[in-house]
Amino acid sequence: MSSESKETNINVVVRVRPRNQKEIRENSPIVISTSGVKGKDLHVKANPSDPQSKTYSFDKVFGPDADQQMVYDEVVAPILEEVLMGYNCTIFAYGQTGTGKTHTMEGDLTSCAGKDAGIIPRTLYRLFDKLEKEDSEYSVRVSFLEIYNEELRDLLSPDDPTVPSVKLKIFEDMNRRGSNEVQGMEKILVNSAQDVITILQKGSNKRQTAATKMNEASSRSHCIFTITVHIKETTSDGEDLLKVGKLNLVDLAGSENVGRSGAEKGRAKEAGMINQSLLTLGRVINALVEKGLHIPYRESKLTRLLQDSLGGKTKTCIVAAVSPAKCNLEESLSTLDYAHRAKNIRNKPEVNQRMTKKALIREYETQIERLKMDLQATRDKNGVYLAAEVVPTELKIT
Ligand SMILES: Nc1ncnc2c1ncn2[C@@H]1O[C@H](COP(=O)(O)OP(=O)(O)OP(=O)(O)O)[C@@H](O)[C@H]1O
Repeated sequence: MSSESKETNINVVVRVRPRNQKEIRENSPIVISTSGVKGKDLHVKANPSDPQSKTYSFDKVFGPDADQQMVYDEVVAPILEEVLMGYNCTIFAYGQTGTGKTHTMEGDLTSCAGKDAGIIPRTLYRLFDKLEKEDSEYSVRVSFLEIYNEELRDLLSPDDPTVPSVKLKIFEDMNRRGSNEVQGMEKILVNSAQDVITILQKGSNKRQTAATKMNEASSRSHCIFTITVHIKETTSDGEDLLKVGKLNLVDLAGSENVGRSGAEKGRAKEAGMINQSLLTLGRVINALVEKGLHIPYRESKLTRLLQDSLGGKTKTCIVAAVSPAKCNLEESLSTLDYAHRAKNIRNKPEVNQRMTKKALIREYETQIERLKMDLQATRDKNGVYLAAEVVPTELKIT
């Protein structure tokens, strides 16, 4: 049962944060202003004294006084409704380091709806609230993935050194052409928003710890938090069907590593830290906007994983974060240009086909087969590994 699919432009919103302490201390003047707390226009001046300003228009623009609740209500609440109708949706946070991507996506993770709670905790809170009010069976699964140096890392995998770590691989989702999945990644079944918050905090700490160990800022990695919802529906002839909706919340690496031309620049280049995923994301956006014949999705992990969000069947929104201060003007202009170009990408959102229970079981069986093959491969590589509880007593060495 596939709904009509209509082409729509992807949604692009901009959030301007307040000046931070450093910018205030350095007396860096405000050169980016908005028309009120929320609007559609953003005004940029090269110098605060200039009588002329350049105006950029977006689907929505939030000024420094916009709070987390407003961003959620205006941007995310309608997207959550789409997820519950059975769409796949993606929200990207894009921008220079320190402009508020993580603040917008995660914010304060200690409570679901506190003043500083960001998109992820608020979405979970609202999601469970809605599901509990609906009188239908449902399940919610979450995954949390990091891409660093083109390596995938599962931020929710158990930290048990006795369990061999599974190499994550990307494979094509057989149920949805042009959509890719990660093999071997934890998809944790969760029962409440608080459940997820606890899991998220662990994942977020894992990211921090690794970043400190490697002496790298988390600003060089991309994080994808995915919520998958299954809701049971019963047709008039009594058949049970499952409606599936998915929401990807993506906190991208700091955009300062890649220049307006899409080339690697500055520190990143000197350190040989090619952020392949960020570079490719820019190229994919350019190719889509220019309606190129070849879209280079396969050239990075990020674009492979989110292929369907860029020119595909997913509903996509980009939140571009910028600083209002003159000292960051060059980077802010680069972000605004990027976001402006991305406005021209057209997706063809399509509701996921309802699944019969039989089809879901078949999918799980395929997954089990794949996992068995993985386990076999690990055994072949590392020697025979048997968990204590499956070793028959007569084989136990005493
Ligand atoms: N709209 C805002 N209002 C108040 N404080 C903000 C806002 N946006 C960001 N901040 C604060 O600015 C600081 C930097 O923000 P944040 O860590 O979210 O940046 P980032 O873009 O994720 O950076 P990175 O790329 O390094 O991860 C944080 O202390 C955050 O709380």
